[in-house]
Amino acid sequence: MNGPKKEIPVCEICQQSANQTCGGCKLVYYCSKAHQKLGWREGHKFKCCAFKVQFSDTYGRHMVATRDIKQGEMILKEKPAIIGPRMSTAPHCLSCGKKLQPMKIKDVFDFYKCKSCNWPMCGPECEKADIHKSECKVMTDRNYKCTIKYEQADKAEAAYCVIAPLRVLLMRESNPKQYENIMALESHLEDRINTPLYVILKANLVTFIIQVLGLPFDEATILTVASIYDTNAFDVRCLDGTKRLRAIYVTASMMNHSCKTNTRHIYLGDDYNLAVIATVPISKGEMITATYTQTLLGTLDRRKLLRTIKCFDCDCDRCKDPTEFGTYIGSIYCSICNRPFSGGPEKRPMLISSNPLDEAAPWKCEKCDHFILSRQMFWGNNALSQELKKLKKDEPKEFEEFIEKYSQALHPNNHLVVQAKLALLQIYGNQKGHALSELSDHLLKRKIDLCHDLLEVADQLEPGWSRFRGTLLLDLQAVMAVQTKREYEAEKITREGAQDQLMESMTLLQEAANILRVEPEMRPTLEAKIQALTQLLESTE
Ligand SMILES: C[S@@+](CC[C@H](N)C(=O)[O-])C[C@H]1O[C@@H](n2cnc3c(N)ncnc32)[C@H](O)[C@@H]1O
Repeated sequence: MNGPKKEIPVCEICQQSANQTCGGCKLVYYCSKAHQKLGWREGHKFKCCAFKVQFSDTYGRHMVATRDIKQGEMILKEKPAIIGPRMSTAPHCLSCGKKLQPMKIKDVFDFYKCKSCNWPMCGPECEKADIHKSECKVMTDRNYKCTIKYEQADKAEAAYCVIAPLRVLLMRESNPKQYENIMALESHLEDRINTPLYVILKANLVTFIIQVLGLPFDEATILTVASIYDTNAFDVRCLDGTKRLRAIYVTASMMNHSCKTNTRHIYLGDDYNLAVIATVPISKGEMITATYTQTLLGTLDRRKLLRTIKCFDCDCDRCKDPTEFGTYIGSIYCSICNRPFSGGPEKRPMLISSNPLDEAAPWKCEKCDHFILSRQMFWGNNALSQELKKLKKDEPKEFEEFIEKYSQALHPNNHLVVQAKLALLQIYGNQKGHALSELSDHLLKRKIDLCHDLLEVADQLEPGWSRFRGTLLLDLQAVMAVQTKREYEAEKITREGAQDQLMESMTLLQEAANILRVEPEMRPTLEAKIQALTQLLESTE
């Protein structure tokens, strides 16, 4: 199987291979009981388990820090209680989760199929994996054969909606304790039951479990499981984009949402262990949060998404602030005040929501009496999002033109402009034909400006050691180093000047490495980048 490998744990005390974890935090390993006791006495008792779960009427159960937590500290590491494909997805292997490619079988393209239940899989090894055994058996016992076949690339198959709930239901027999843990999570079934999706699930999933498979579950239990999955599942992806799954982590499910979160999470190894890492220092008593939505959306879109997918109305500090911490990421310029306006973009009055916690509230100018209805904001956002989606991902000109075209309406931090800038960063310096060495001096500068613009947004909305900041710093140091090299070779700067600039790149790279090295897959890239920059520095000595 490709992809990240299992971590090899070592004992905290002797650094030899270890297979016992601390029973409290499950974060540190020991080779023996004796070393576990020693570790406890030597100070682990002060570091163990940084959180507890509390309850409040407003937030339900939520995680709170029991001591001060340092930036970058791993707060929790947890195995998935259940992992499965997304509800509707292009075919992915039911065992390893990898996206499947068709192959030519007797002159037709189709996927490899499990010989017993006919679900698309990677091959014989995945077909026999433990994770697929029980579901395969119940389907085979009832002579059920999956009917998915290759028709066109990336065709989403709704049939996948049965797999994750079936896996949970089968745990009632195979792992009753874990089944109870999952069933104790919040479901919000009452909010979802009449939605179009659940009407379909009632017809498909419930029929499949009760009638096709003949399993002894009632409709309410089956739909509750589906709803628990929707409320609590994490979207699991691997870095190279070949795997995409949804998993429930029982303890991590206790993290409530914030639109300016204080953690990030990563997935470790083939087992998809979840690690939650503090992106900023967290004080004792503070809520430990995750973000359930994209931070780079405006309040109108974020709150709508949270209501739809997680059934609650967010009232965090960011949602309450009509300027979203001064970023104006959801705002547009006032069309009355800005006709024509002589000041720079930062001085132009903006339209901001008159009550961000009410999606129907009008959007008013910060300066004049002009206002527009919130549905006009929704329509505008929607129309421009559609336009942005249609742009070719390898055509920087299209994104540059989009930014230019709407520069009179959209603030440079507006989320649509931010999306366009992110797309440009993916192209400049990364895509074929746009490698850093191939970029003109002008485009190198453009890339540097884009990094700075987005770092400013990151500082406000994903502060601290977020992945967003880490990858932006990685991009920025690389482009700055190439620019310095060019300037030095063209004798535009002195040796000392070049060294100062390269040291600045090194500082950025070291911060990026501090943020990203927790991800095992990033380590070789980071080491290679540090080595390359060190060599460049030495070559200017
Ligand atoms: C993954 S669960 C988190 C644990 C949950 N609070 C519980 O008691 O089981 C997600 C649910 O928690 C609640 N929740 C999470 N973040 C919230 C927030 N910032 N404000 C209000 N409710 C929130 C919502 O009901 C949401 O659907």
